[in-house]
Formats: sequence, C-alpha cells, structure tokens
Amino acid sequence: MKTISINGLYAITPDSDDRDALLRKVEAGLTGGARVIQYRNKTEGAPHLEMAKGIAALCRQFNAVFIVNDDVELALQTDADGVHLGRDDGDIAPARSSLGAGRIIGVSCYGSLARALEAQAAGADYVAFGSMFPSSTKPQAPHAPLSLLTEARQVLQVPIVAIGGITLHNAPQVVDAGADAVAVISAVFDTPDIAQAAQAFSNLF
Ligand SMILES: Cc1ncc(COP(=O)(O)OP(=O)(O)O)c(N)n1
Ligand SMILES: Cc1nc(C(=O)O)sc1CCOP(=O)(O)O
Ligand SMILES: [Mg+2]
Repeated sequence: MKTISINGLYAITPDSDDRDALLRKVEAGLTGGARVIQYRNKTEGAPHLEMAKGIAALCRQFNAVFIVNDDVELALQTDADGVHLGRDDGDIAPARSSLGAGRIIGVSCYGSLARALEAQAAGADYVAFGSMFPSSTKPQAPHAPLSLLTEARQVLQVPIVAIGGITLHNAPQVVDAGADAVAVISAVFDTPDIAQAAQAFSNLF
C-alpha cells in the first residue's frame, strides 16, 4: 500500500487541451522526482476525465500522490489520492463525506493562519499558503509572507505547502521558513527541461 505524504516537490499542471502533451510533461516532472502531482486545468472543453485518468496512472507508476484541484467528483472518478479546495470550491465536510477518511483534502489558506487552524480543525490533511512571491500564473493572488510559514510551523500539525511564484532561486527561503512542500507550476512546466527542473527542486528536500 502507498504511504500518502505531502512533502517535497508538489507539481501542479499548467492549463492545456492537449492530453498527450500534458502527460509527457507530467511524466518528466515525475522522472525528476515530483512527489505530488495536482491536476489543475482551467481550460474549458479540455478532456478533463481522460487527462486526469492518464495522470493518475502515471502517479501510480511513480508511487507519487495524485490530487485533483477543485473537483471532488473528478477525484472520485479517477480514484485520486485526494482533492484540493480553495475558498470557492465548497466546504471540507461534504468533501469528506464523499471522499471518506482515506483520501486527502488540502485547503488553500492564502495569507491566513486563522483559516489554516480552522481547516485543520475541520479535518484538512494539509494546508497551503500563498502567494509567497509574485506569480505570473496568478498575478492577482494575495500575498503571504515567509514569516507566516514559520509561525504556522509552530502551531499546525498538518503539512504546510507553499505556493505562488516559487522558483529555484527563492525556494530555499520557503523551505527554510518551514514549508514541507513547494507547489510549483511555471518554474517546473514552463522550462525547456522539466525533469531537470523537477530534480533541482526535489534536491532541496
Ligand atoms: C497546493 C495548492 N495551493 C493553492 C491552490 C489554489 O487554490 P484556489 O485558491 O482554489 O485557486 P485555483 O487553483 O482553483 O485557481 C492550489 N490549487 N493548490
Ligand atoms: C494556483 C495558484 N494559487 C496560488 C495561491 O496563492 O493560492 S498562486 C498560484 C499559481 C502558482 O503558479 P506559479 O508556480 O506559476 O506561480
Ligand atoms: Mg480552486
């Protein structure tokens, strides 16, 4: 049985409507050592079920954790390890009823430690803080300071994920501040050598 843990490189897929191209990218990320893959694809009309099923199979092959963004139903349909929920994606309780105790629920907490404490109390399995740095993927994301990670580390029991504008250059600060995992889109997937980028992030842990 696979041990489910949230640490190391947590790679999040870029928007895409090309299944085969996306799967090649994800495979490269896994080859480089990504420990968690989140299927996040805001492209309308993309073959979401087929893409997510393909990524689920790759994650099984590499013994990595597979998380679906936003969509509890898609997580169930693809036998994902869990789901990631933001403030517009529904509450933890109904997601837990659907997913059961064995699957992961991750929750976006932006710059709010209070939200993270609430999420932990409501049964979240990990929390995410961000945006740590300006993000070209999500330029309007609210900012979370590095000191929040350190503060959160002292009071939370669940793993802490940092997200937003994380690069190979600034990731060491995030890890030193207390993150268990770095969630990255562009600095992994918008690079000419995805496996090499993923390996460099993985080497930080
Ligand atoms: C690991 C992780 N952290 C934060 C987010 C952002 O979630 P959300 O605020 O719901 O925004 P969208 O990703 O849905 O645009 C995430 N997806 N993953
Ligand atoms: C999806 C997402 N959520 C964020 C948050 O702060 O909650 S930042 C973000 C984008 C992350 O992409 P990149 O690694 O390219 O900056
Ligand atoms: Mg969301």
